[in-house]
Amino acid sequence: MTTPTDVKRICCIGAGYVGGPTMAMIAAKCPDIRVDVCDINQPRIDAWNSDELPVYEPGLDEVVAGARGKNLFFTTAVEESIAAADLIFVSVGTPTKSYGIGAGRAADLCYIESAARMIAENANGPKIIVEKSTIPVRTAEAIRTILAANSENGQFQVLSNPEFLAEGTAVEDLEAPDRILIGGERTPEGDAAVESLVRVYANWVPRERILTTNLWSSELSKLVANAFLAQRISSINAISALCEETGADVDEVARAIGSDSRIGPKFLKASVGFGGSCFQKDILNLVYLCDHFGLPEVAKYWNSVVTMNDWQKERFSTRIVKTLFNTVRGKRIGVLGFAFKKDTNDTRESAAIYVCRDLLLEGANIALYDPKVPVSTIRADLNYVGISDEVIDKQLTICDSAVEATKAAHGVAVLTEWDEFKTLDFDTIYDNMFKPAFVFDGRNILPHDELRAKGFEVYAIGKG
Ligand SMILES: NC(=O)C1=CN([C@@H]2O[C@H](COP(=O)(O)OP(=O)(O)OC[C@H]3O[C@@H](n4cnc5c(N)ncnc54)[C@H](O)[C@@H]3O)[C@@H](O)[C@H]2O)C=CC1
Ligand SMILES: O=C(O)[C@H]1O[C@H](OP(=O)(O)OP(=O)(O)OC[C@H]2O[C@@H](n3ccc(=O)[nH]c3=O)[C@H](O)[C@@H]2O)[C@H](O)[C@@H](O)[C@@H]1O
Repeated sequence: MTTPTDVKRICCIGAGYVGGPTMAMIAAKCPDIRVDVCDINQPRIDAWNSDELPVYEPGLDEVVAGARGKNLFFTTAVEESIAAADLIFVSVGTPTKSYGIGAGRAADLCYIESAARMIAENANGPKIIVEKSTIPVRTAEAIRTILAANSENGQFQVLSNPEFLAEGTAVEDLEAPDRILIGGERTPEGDAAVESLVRVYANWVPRERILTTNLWSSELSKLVANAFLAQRISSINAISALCEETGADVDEVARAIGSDSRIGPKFLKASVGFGGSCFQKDILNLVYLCDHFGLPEVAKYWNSVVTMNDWQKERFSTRIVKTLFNTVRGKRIGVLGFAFKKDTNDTRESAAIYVCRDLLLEGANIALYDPKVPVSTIRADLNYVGISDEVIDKQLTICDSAVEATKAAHGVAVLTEWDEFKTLDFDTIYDNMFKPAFVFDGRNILPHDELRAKGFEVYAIGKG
């Protein structure tokens, strides 16, 4: 192995949900390393430099406040930061491609490519480039080719270091990760680069939790981890439909099977469907790769996880319409929650978007409350799934509280598991609703027996 570099300066390209929190944690744990987090989006950088961070995560304000201005800097000066850094994280978005070859399945690598070109143009010495974004297996090869073709004497090592944090628990996950995964080229130079990055994490993560692999295993493991997690949710959601037909209770089934240590209790919570920016995108990417490598059976197998999720979302909106006597036209539905899970302001691929779309198309009037999601995001998300401004203006009301959203409603639907929904004033809600007062709990968080005793008609996922 050649000598590992002692990393002194880090640059991160992309100050999003991953780049911001991840770099803030590195800066907090490594006071001797200067970390520049860069983005081309000026308002986003301004927000990172303000008291109103662009990402809502419990505990993040404190981590940022502790390091910002000392060894943590948010900036749009990408070029200068690249030039000054020993190690560069690439943490830009890799959304599903919406055009051309692979549309709707393949990952769009245009931001990765532009980041690689920026690095090639501005690097003035040896650099370690770290893929933090989730990318298709063998992307490091493309990055290496772009770097080699666009720099004079660049000595680059490309590493894969996927991120496993979940939104809502990002700070906890970064503070005590189950593992850190680092893939590198199996050469003396590659090993030295891997060791340099291992030493950064070893400032707070026990060495036995830092796994090193070859590049391709690391790249692929990220897609596979998300596919396995999402598969568990689709599996329990599939069973939730069977529970509803048979009188079994999906939470009891989940507890019973999850007690088997070979299965384990996590990620078995039946829901209205998984959301978030990554599960669907990463599975579709995996499916595309399998097809590309001539494995249609494998592609079909993983695609069914997404198909089941789409069905679960659709099943929930259909249930609301059917229960409300086959029509919701002109009826007010109180929707509680729009984020894809609690403790985040992120709505990407949230099940709520699709349920609200279906209900609006059925003519319902939606009264919506979410504690963290801004009105502009809700409108943009609905526009994106084909709901016009005219329909939104006419049929959607954004409310300041859950109780307000349920006033004069024919039905109430819980779409995000925010803690505050568990302890609402259900007596007032009942009094204010049309009767029968229907509740559709898409997260199984409400006290169903108590609600039934008050007179509500309760539908819950996977409860017969
Ligand atoms: N959101 C999450 O919880 C997780 C996301 N990931 C992966 O991490 C990657 C990033 O995801 P997010 O942070 O959620 O995306 P994001 O969309 O929040 O942030 C990406 C940022 O990159 C910036 N950017 C794009 N091109 C740039 C360039 N050339 N120079 C400077 N900045 C540039 C964008 O302006 C944007 O602010 C994706 O590949 C995602 O799959 C992985 C684990 C968790
Ligand atoms: O690559 C990513 O982006 C990340 O994707 C997920 O994290 P995230 O999407 O932030 O949140 P999760 O807690 O995984 O929840 C995803 C969705 O599944 C739903 N879910 C989760 C668990 C469960 O048992 N049931 C269920 O319906 C959640 O409500 C949410 O809509 C993974 O958990 C992270 O490890 C990964 O880094």
